[in-house]
Amino acid sequence: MSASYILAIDQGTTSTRAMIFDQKGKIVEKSQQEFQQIYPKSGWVEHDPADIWESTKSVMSAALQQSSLKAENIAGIGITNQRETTMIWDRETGEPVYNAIVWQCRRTTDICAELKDRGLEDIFQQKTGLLLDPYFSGTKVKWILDNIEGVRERAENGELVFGTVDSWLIWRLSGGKEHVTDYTNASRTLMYNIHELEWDEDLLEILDIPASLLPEVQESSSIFARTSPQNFFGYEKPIAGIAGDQHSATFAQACYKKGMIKSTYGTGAFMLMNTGADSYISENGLLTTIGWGLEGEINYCLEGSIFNAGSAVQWLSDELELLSDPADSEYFAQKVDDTDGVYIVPAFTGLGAPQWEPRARGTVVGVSRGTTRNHLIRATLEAVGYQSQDLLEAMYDDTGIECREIRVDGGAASNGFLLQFLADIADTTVQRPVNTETTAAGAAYLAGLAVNLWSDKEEIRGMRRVDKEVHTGDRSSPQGGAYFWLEKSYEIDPGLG
Ligand SMILES: Nc1ncnc2c1ncn2[C@@H]1O[C@H](COP(=O)(O)OP(=O)(O)O)[C@@H](O)[C@H]1O
Ligand SMILES: O=P(O)(O)OC[C@H](O)CO
Repeated sequence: MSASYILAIDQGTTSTRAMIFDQKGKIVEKSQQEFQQIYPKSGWVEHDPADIWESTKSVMSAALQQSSLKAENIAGIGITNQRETTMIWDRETGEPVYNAIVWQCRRTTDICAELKDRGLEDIFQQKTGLLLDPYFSGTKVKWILDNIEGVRERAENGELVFGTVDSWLIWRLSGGKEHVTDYTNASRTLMYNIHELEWDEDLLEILDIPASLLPEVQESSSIFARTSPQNFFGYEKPIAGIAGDQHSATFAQACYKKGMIKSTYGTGAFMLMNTGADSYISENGLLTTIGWGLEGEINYCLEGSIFNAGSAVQWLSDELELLSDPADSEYFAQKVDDTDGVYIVPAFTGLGAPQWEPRARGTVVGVSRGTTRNHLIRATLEAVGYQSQDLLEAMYDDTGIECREIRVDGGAASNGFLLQFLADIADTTVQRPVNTETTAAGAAYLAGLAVNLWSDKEEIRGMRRVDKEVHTGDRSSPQGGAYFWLEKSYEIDPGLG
């Protein structure tokens, strides 16, 4: 068997996955492992960098073992990752100086407020396309330098390096040889000038971050490193595709033309519109980000980031115990004709786009004596739709481009009610692909292009298959035999234990 497969690593917020893609773009094997979430204080979120690396090794090994393939059959490796999550480690030993500070972590709210009070948001937005929110890496790096003993001194001596999760994994896979990232991940750090394509000295000075910490930045589809044989089953294989998870999904959804939109509904929801060579600076709370860098060209996107989407359905199930499985929300939401005036804003960890209010918290309004579980479930799903509609309106206002179609993916995109509600309020077509593992697919495609497994974007576009298309005004009907048993199980077990 020749080396004609791509191994994609999808290092997400709650789990790490490895998938092996064949030359037709089909997933032939996958493995997934969850890892520990660390919440040291209210609003703080961390990961152990060792967990990130160990879970990556374990899923790579499991995926290869379960398939009939060996590492020698792998033509290239693609990595896609939770973005913004920040790590600093020793350049020689690889020892992290602190846990990874996760994108959701709100600990730098005061640093951001202080920078805003000094009138600095505009310069950050103009240069990086981002806003002063704890979400992004820059203030997290500053926090580590300012708060962990001895770290600033070591950083100034050039002993330490900073990286997002992709850099950490490349560093580990290459046996500590390469300290590198790609345009998409760099564009989420608050330190990278997305127009000049370089780390920005003015911003580094404002944040008081030494430039020696920063990785080299490359095109998303290019050879970043070779694996060291000790860390990749005895082989030196090219790590050839890197992109942040939302950028990767946009690439896999073949949103290659200006105006095309994809929206991923997982824990949060992330909507990206391709804006081609134009880097619109939003007046409506959207982010400007690099979609990918390919063949010498930069493709920009406008992004709306919603911090809580599928997690709100998870909340109904885990905390309120109104559902035993988030998937059942589709059925119960349709048992009522509307929410009877109930609205939910699931701002559990503040609000992202377009409001950017880190101190906001969730609300439920309009509850009456007649409000039932079904109204609350429906209002939660509708909230995801309303948040998406806010982003579409902001995108229209910034670009003048009307949305004709939204390409959706992510766990909650399997919810037919949600897709129909979105199609109705946004007055647009909603399309879901057969392969909803779009984040991993994007990284696989970027790597495959770099090692000449595929020739160009046209070939990638041809591999995408549509599973479901929903139009404004369509009516899905979930009632039927299959749902009788669902209803019964909730009657028998109202405690949903
Ligand atoms: N059928 C469904 N309806 C609504 N929400 C769902 C459904 N299936 C999964 N979810 C939600 O989607 C999220 C999981 O999706 P996933 O794409 O795996 O997320 P992530 O990659 O962010 O961990 C969970 O928050 C879950 O509540
Ligand atoms: O790991 P996910 O799928 O929750 O995605 C996280 C995003 O990249 C955060 O910006």
